[in-house]
Amino acid sequence: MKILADENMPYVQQLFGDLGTIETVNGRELTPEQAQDADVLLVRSVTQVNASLLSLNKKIKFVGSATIGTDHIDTDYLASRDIPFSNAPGCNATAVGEFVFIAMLELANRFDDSLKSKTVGIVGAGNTGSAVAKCLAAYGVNVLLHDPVIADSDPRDFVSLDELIHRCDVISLHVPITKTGEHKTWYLFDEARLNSLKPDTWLLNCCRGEVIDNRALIKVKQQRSDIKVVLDVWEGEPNPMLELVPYVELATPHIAGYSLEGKARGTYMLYMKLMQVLGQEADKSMTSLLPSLWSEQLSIESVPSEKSLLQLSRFIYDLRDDDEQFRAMILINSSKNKRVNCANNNGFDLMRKNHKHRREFSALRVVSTGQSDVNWLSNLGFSGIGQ
Ligand SMILES: NC(=O)C1=CN([C@@H]2O[C@H](COP(=O)(O)OP(=O)(O)OC[C@H]3O[C@@H](n4cnc5c(N)ncnc54)[C@H](O)[C@@H]3O)[C@@H](O)[C@H]2O)C=CC1
Ligand SMILES: O=C(O)C(=O)[C@H](O)COP(=O)(O)O
Repeated sequence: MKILADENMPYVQQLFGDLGTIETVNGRELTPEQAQDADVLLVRSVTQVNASLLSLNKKIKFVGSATIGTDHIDTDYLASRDIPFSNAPGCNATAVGEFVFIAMLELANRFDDSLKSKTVGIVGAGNTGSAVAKCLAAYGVNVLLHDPVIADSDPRDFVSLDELIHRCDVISLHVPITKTGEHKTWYLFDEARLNSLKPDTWLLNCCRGEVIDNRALIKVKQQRSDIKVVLDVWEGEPNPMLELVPYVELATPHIAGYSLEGKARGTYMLYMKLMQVLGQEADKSMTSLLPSLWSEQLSIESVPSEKSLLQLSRFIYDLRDDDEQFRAMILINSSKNKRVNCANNNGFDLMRKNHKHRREFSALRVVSTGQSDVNWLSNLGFSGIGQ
C-alpha cells in the first residue's frame, strides 16, 4: 500500500509505517501525477483535494486531512467517487484556545491593561471557540458567545453579533470559512462591521483570513489606532498583504493550532479512521508518541497575578518569538519588493514548516507549595495542581 503524506505531518512513520510504503511531499505543490498511485492520501490545509488532483488516481482508498477546517477538500467529489474521507475535528482546539488566551494576556501586558476586567466575545462557539471560552472562564473573565447556527440546540446562552460587538471589549473569531448561505462567514467583518467596533476593542482572528476583509481592515486601522488586532490567519495566504502587518499587534503565520499535541492528535485521528476503513485493529497509542517537556514541573507559592500568569504561559509558549520572526520575514520580503511568491517560497510556508511545535499547558505540572487556592490553573489546562 502506498501512503502519500504531507511532509509537515509528524508521526506518520510511527503510526502508518506498518501499513505500507510512505512517501512525503510538499502539500502545497502536490501534483496529480504524484498523487496517481497513492492508496492513501494524508494532507493538511494547504492541499486542494478535488477532481483535478485525483483525476489520474483510480485506486485511492482513503483521504485524510489532519486539520479541523475542511475548506480545502471537495467533499462532494470524494463522496461521488465513494472515497472515504476524514478530517480531525477538534484535534488542535486546545492549541488554538491557549494561543488566543496567551495573546490576550500579551495585549493586556503591552497596554498596561487587565484582561480579567474585560468582557470577551467569541464568534463561533464550536471546538476552538469553546476552548478559548474555557481558558477565559477558568481565569474568571466574562464571556459572551455568538453562534446562530447552534443557538437553538445548544444549552449555552448566545447573543446576536450586534449585541456582542456592542458589549465586548475583546472579540475572537472561530468560524469556518463559508461563502454562501444564511450564515456565511466570508468577509463577516467587512468595513461597516469593523467600523462598528467599540473604541479600544481588541480583535483576534485565528480561524480563516477571509473572515475579515483585510483591505478594509487596513483602511479602518488607518483611521482608528484605538483598535488592536491580532492575526494568525490572513487573506490570500501564503501571501498576506504586507502593508497590513504594521497595523497588527501580534502577527503569526497560521500556527495557532501548532502544538505538538494538536499535530499528533490530528495524525492519530486519521490513523484510527484508516484502521476502521481497512477493518483492522488499531494497536498504537497517541501518548507514547509525545516526548516529555524539557521541564515538567514548576512550583508556585501563591495565586499568580496577571503578569505572573503571563510569565507562566510564556514558560510554555512565548508568542512574541513567532511575532518577531514573522515581522523579520515580512521585512526581508518587502525590501526585496517581491510580495508574490517570495512570501510563499522563503517566508510564510517556510516559517510554518520549520515551526518548533510548542506544548500545551497540560505538558507542565504546576505544584502549589502554599495555601492559596490555585485549582483554577487546572481548569486552565495545567497538570498536577494542588499536589
Ligand atoms: N489558526 C489555526 O491554526 C486554526 C484554524 N482553524 C479554523 O477555525 C475554524 C473553526 O474551528 P472549530 O471551532 O474547531 O470548528 P467547529 O466546527 O467546531 O466550530 C465552528 C463554529 O462556528 C459556527 N458558525 C458557523 N457560521 C457562523 C457564523 N456565521 N457566525 C457565528 N458562528 C458560526 C458553527 O456553528 C460552529 O459552532 C476551522 O474551520 C478552521 O478554519 C482551526 C484550527 C486551527
Ligand atoms: O486545523 C485547521 O483547520 C488549521 O487551520 C490547521 O491548524 C492549519 O495547519 P496546516 O494544515 O496548514 O498545517
